[in-house]
Amino acid sequence: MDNRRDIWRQVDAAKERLIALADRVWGMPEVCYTEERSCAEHTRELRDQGFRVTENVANIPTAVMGEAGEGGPVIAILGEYDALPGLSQEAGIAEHRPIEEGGHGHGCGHNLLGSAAMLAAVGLKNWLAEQGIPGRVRYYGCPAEEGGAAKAFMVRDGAFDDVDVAISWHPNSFWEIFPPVSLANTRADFVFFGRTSHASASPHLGRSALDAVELMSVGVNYMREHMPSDARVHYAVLDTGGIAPNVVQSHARVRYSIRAGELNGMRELVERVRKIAEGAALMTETRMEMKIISAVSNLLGNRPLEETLQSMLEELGPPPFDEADREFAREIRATLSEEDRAAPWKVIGREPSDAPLADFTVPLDQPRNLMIGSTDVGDVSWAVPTVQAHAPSIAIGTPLHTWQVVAQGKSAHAHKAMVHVAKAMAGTGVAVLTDPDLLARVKADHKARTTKTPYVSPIPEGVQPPLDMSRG
Ligand SMILES: Nc1ccc(C(=O)N[C@@H](CCC(=O)O)C(=O)O)cc1
Repeated sequence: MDNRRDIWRQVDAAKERLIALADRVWGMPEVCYTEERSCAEHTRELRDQGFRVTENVANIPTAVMGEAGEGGPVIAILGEYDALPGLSQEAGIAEHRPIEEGGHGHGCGHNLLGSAAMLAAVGLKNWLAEQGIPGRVRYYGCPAEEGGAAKAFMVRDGAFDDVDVAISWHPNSFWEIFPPVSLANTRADFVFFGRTSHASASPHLGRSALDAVELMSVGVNYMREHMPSDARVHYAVLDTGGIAPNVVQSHARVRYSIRAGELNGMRELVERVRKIAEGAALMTETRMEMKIISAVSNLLGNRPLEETLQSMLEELGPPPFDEADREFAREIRATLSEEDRAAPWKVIGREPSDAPLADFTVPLDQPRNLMIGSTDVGDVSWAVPTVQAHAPSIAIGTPLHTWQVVAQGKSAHAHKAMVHVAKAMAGTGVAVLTDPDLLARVKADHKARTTKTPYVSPIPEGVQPPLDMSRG
């Protein structure tokens, strides 16, 4: 029995519908927790494909789960479908042309992420049915990756309690394992309350909440020198207190993102930022309220799973791009800076080439100079053994969160990357389902990493999914 060829055939057999799903979701970009239409599309597809569907996972209206198969180990394939604000862009062209000024766009490729994950799940479901062996596959449609930490809330709610292995991927420049390194991240709002007054006639009676936001920023900037070098702190002012300079601002709100290499370091940093906010309130005689919006953990690796996924990547090789794909990718690259084009090569420590699309497989133990963000897959990786791939749905060097990602989101090369990575994910699922020894090693690896530091949710008790976070 050649398991790999069988599962890859199943993925190919299902690809057209899932490519169509990716394109539909591209056309309805919805940001954190507002993904009603995208989630409805995923839910309908799960039903049409014959999955048993659970909606409203963890009381999140835009989270969905579909399961197939009976008994055996449970393989979870994680998908996403949230878009980003301000990145509206037409598809298939290499110039910046928004469809809707200020509109949303799939600037992180999650239209592909979700559909490829479901394609892998469909392939596994049909493979299980064909083989008639025990085993279950689940597709998790996870909203709000871009700051909403939906997976961390889903983990807290027990959605992954009986899962054996979780598999996912993310669009990127190269064909490789997603290096299991990311920053723990807490998003918190600091709201200041002051007192309005005539800023000229009675300034002494006013207490400015906006001043407090500014002083907090100064304090945080002084803290920067004295925090670990991998930590990150950034902010967005959500409420400046009004548009009139002659009215002392009685209210102001700033949202901070506070990141560190692991949870304890992050918690310490959150505490320090809170003290700075209190200091700013003290200085300005305003009142401060702190509200945690969401939080995610850093990623945990799993060596046996990474080796298994890597063997799939190597056997498949990079996606079968053709000259037309490369031509469009070259046009996109012409809109990028030299530095952008070189960036992914810097990460893997190699000399930049002119290749417009990935044409090799990055070795598993490639030394990397990582530039690190955060992801809510981190929490899943603490709860259950998790592995992710990077697949090249974008021209080499395309930075994420740009119009260039949106422009490539329905292209032939993106579709090829999507189908290819679905094969790698589904193949990894088959390996786990058919090799009890592998599953035992995967579990032992996870246990070894979590015994000394067991998982504690980074979300403080009582904090609920910030379903209204996109409404400002
Ligand atoms: N493969 C990727 C995974 C996540 C991201 C990303 O941009 N994540 C957001 C989400 C942050 C979060 O979940 O806390 C970030 O880092 O700001 C980018 C590439």
